[in-house]
Amino acid sequence: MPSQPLVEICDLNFAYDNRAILKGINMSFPKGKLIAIMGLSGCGKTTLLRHIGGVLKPTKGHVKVDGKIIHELDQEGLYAMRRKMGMLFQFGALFTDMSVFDNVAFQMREHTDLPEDIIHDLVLMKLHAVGLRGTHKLMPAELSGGMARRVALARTVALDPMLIMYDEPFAGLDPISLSVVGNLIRQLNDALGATSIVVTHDIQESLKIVDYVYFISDGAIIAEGTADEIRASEVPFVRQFVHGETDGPIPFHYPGGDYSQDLNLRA
Ligand SMILES: Nc1ncnc2c1ncn2[C@@H]1O[C@H](COP(=O)(O)OP(=O)(O)OP(=O)(O)O)[C@@H](O)[C@H]1O
Repeated sequence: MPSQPLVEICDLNFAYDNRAILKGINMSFPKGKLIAIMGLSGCGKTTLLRHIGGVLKPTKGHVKVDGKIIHELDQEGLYAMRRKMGMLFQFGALFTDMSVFDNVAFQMREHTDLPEDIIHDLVLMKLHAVGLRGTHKLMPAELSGGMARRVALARTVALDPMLIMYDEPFAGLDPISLSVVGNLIRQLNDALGATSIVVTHDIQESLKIVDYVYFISDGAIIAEGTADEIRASEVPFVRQFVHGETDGPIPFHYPGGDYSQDLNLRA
């Protein structure tokens, strides 16, 4: 990966109490790229994003964003850094008691001194970018799930972030919305000249749009590469993931006692 990294993760370790969640993660996110972090539920993906956002502090190692070690920033520095980050949380819930317009305007009003007429134009531009300018007067309850997710994308990029993080942006979407959202993630990244990280377990959609993929299992990187490299990977876990095989390193059967004995016990 040739260009200068915006985010560098160096020997990142993290534990909740004594339970190790991240175990020596090294990653590099070059400027302008779209990178996916994939793995099964509970492998530590969200925990990783929370370190980049400075919500959690590493047990060991560090995360550097734009040349600064995140956990060494003071409150003011962290606040300034977070203003340059956009985050789409899992399910990207909108404020239900605010119109689409006000949802997208929220961060602009909170974090800038921009006059209302400028905010008005910026909000419409962001909504236009996700194809939903016509919805600005609607309430979230009047949107389909796919439209709501697109409004959430517009809200995420409201302040033109240099780094955009998406936590499960495809969850719960129908196949068409999924593809629309995937393409928008790519387009928004490129139009803003941003760097984007997509945390997901939706491999097929991600492989269509990303530049690079990291695979995490049990808190460690087990494979990485371009979409083509991942598709061709011979790592058994990755193969099982990419080809949707029901059995492999991730067993179909939850560990149990001897089957015949279990049946006899019931008889
Ligand atoms: N506040 C917490 N206290 C203790 N353990 C936690 C806490 N938050 C998460 N964990 C545990 O840390 C592990 C990693 O969680 P994380 O949310 O990072 O996984 P994930 O890969 O993002 O999963 P998912 O795809 O389900 O969101 C899980 O086993 C989870 O149970």
